[in-house]
Amino acid sequence: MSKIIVRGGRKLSGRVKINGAKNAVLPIIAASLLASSGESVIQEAPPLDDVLTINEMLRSLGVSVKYGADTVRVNAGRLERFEASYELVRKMRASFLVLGPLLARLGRARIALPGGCAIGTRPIDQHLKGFEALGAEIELGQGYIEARVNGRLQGAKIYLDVASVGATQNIMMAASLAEGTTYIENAAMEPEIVDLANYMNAMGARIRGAGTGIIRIDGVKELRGVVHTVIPDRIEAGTYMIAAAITGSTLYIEGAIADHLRPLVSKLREMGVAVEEEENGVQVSVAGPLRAVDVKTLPHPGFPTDMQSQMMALLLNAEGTSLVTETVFENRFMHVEEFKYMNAQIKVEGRTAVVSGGTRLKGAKVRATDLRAGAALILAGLVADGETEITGTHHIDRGYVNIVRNLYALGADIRREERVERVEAAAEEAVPSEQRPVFSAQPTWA
Ligand SMILES: CC(=O)N[C@H]1[C@@H](OP(=O)(O)OP(=O)(O)OC[C@H]2O[C@@H](n3ccc(=O)[nH]c3=O)[C@H](O)[C@@H]2O)O[C@H](CO)[C@@H](O)[C@@H]1O
Ligand SMILES: C=C(OP(=O)(O)O)C(=O)O
Repeated sequence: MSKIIVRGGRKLSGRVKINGAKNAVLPIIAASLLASSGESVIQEAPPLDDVLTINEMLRSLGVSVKYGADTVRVNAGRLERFEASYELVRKMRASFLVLGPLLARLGRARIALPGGCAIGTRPIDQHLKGFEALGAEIELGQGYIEARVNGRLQGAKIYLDVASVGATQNIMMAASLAEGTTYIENAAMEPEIVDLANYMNAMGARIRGAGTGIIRIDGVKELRGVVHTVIPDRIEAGTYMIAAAITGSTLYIEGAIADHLRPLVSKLREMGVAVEEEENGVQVSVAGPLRAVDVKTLPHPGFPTDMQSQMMALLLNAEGTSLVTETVFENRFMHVEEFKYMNAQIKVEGRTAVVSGGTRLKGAKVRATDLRAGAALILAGLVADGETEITGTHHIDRGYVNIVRNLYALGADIRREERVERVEAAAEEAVPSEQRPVFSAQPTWA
């Protein structure tokens, strides 16, 4: 079984370079389906399992996708297939983001219903409401969603009941080739939405207001392939910022954009963590004891739900009691039970976790129940007494490139044990070996 093994107590030092953002690159690769001519070249596409999955999804639609050296090259000129299989949608919800582009390009899309996942039910009603407003007919049956339109989609005003990131992206992509103007009201405002809009505008789309609550999309007849560099991953950056804070170390997080990390930076400062913003990154250091703070997750620019579990790991090491309220996903406290195996004092009351800081964490056998929960357990392991063994590492591989190797290079006592099959899977993708995690029972670097 794959596992990550951490022994707590080491200080970290040095710098770590942040990869392109998972949550930006996935919609951007999906949007490359919109290009009826030219090659789309997407740079800073990190070698994550999710990137491999979306590439596979595009290939299954008959599109040419080449991937190597952090660059995805897509040629979607001959896109003909409109059906995406359950196998791929099941692996990753972001696969559902091909629906908008397929509908816009082919007037038809058939996609397996994305299943529920650990952090909540994650409905897709807002995506469907948007497609229907644009003139698509939607049919649900046998676990699939089929969307069709006769002729072109028609611009419309769409008010989202929740500021959904995925629905904003899916509707933006569908509307880019519609006839007329679309407004998305109560749109999500995450930096990844802005990156997608910048990419699509370079392709020839006419999108204004991305990053605000109202996005206007003037439909165009066609889009073409362009070169684009994906923004740095604010969640990966935030995770390493917390690695510095939790171990009381000084780390330079290269490529982190402080403006994308405002809520985290401000909470860290409230806790007594020094965050220096520099031109090409941030430096994080700690001078004294950490203070408890309350945190409530919200859509951007609120505190990101994708940082909630890592922040909870940090608050377990602060003096006093903190309240952590999760408002975005209804089931995103699965890490609490795992933290409890590590001697954490946490009580969940509805959507709020009451976190009592200051109790020493103890190493234990724990399980990553989702991607960020996995990252949070690694962080807790960095300061726990003794050894923490984390299974469920496939979740972590969805979103972190070389997290074990990076932390080891920064001074952590951490290693990974993994079965050999994954090496073969990685080799098939032709990702340069130095960009993949090292898989061996006895890592050469640890
Ligand atoms: C690949 C990607 O970018 N994933 C991110 C994206 O997920 P994702 O795009 O799936 O998240 P959404 O913003 O859509 O979800 C936010 C909330 O809206 C609800 N909802 C969503 C759609 C819908 O049609 N109806 C509905 O009720 C969801 O159940 C959830 O409670 O944004 C989340 C919120 O920042 C992040 O945690 C994920 O990391
Ligand atoms: C929840 C996450 O991703 P996804 O939407 O891909 O499940 C995440 O990145 O923390």
